[in-house]
Amino acid sequence: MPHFDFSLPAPAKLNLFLHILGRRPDGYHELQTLFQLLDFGDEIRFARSDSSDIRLESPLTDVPLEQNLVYRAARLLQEHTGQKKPGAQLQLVKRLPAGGGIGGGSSDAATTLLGLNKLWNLGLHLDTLAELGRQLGADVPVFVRGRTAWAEGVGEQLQAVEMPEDFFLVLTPGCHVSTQAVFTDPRLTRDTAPITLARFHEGHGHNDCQPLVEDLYPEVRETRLWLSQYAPARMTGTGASVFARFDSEQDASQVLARAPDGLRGFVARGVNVSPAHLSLQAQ
Ligand SMILES: C[C@@](CO)(OP(=O)(O)O)[C@H](O)COP(=O)(O)OP(=O)(O)OC[C@H]1O[C@@H](n2ccc(N)nc2=O)[C@H](O)[C@@H]1O
Ligand SMILES: Nc1ncnc2c1ncn2[C@@H]1O[C@H](COP(=O)(O)OP(=O)(O)O)[C@@H](O)[C@H]1O
Repeated sequence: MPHFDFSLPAPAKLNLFLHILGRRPDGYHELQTLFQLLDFGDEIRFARSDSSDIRLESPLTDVPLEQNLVYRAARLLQEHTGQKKPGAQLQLVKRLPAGGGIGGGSSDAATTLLGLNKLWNLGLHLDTLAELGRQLGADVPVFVRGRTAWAEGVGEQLQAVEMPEDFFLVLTPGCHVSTQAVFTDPRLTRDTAPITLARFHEGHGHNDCQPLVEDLYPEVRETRLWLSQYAPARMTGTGASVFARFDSEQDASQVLARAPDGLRGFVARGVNVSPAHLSLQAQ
């Protein structure tokens, strides 16, 4: 058991709404979304290494090392630093379902960039880390910047937004939704008109991916309809998770306790500042 120098959270996110405005020539989609950060997620432990290797202990046995976003983020940062190539020993503690639309892999990548920036004393600016993160995935920059945010472009144009720090119940049915498959499906709605933040606060907004994903995976619809008995429920990202907002942790936990067998779920508080950033500031 290696000794770790420090550990950092890799929080989940919800897309409180997700509108697809159009498709760019490179195949990526212009979108509008509100990324709500949560105070629950994975954790990454960091230790210095004498060799230049990146060693990763991960419970994701079906994700090869070279494809793990923690490893890819570490290698990208190592390449960015140029000549001197320090290594690291990393351990991923996984709590978020992979491919659940709650950004687990993307958040792991962002926390790796933030943590190695500290471990290696690189002093890189968040702008640089966010740009590196963008190369790993459209969702990575919001976790690097660490603020609940309104997002446009492919998700990289971010504007921090203060939201009430309510509780959310997140339920994940046992199906794996491929983000790429959703975005390449001809049935996806891609022409939603842009809205303003003010309109969102008035209650407007939906998830354009939800009808398609619910047709492809009936268990997503069943899960959302079950949760809708208790509070307005919506799918996050490209699925498969669905969520609802509650006034108290107790209300959310009581609904979770009644969830049908086979559903994974957790209750978390929506937060305006990422637990990863709070932890970095406190260290
Ligand atoms: C749409 C969102 C909303 O949060 O879905 P979730 O992944 O969270 O479910 C994300 O922005 C996804 O971000 P991320 O999962 O990092 O996407 P990437 O790895 O960059 O891209 C996966 C695939 O999704 C498509 N893609 C992704 C983002 C985007 N704005 N347009 C796209 O068309 C691309 O076809 C790409 O091949
Ligand atoms: N550290 C990681 N955690 C989760 N998934 C990872 C990781 N590294 C690579 N992946 C791959 O990325 C895919 C998407 O993961 P994730 O970001 O959790 O989903 P989503 O974008 O739907 O929230 C997974 O199916 C998995 O194959």
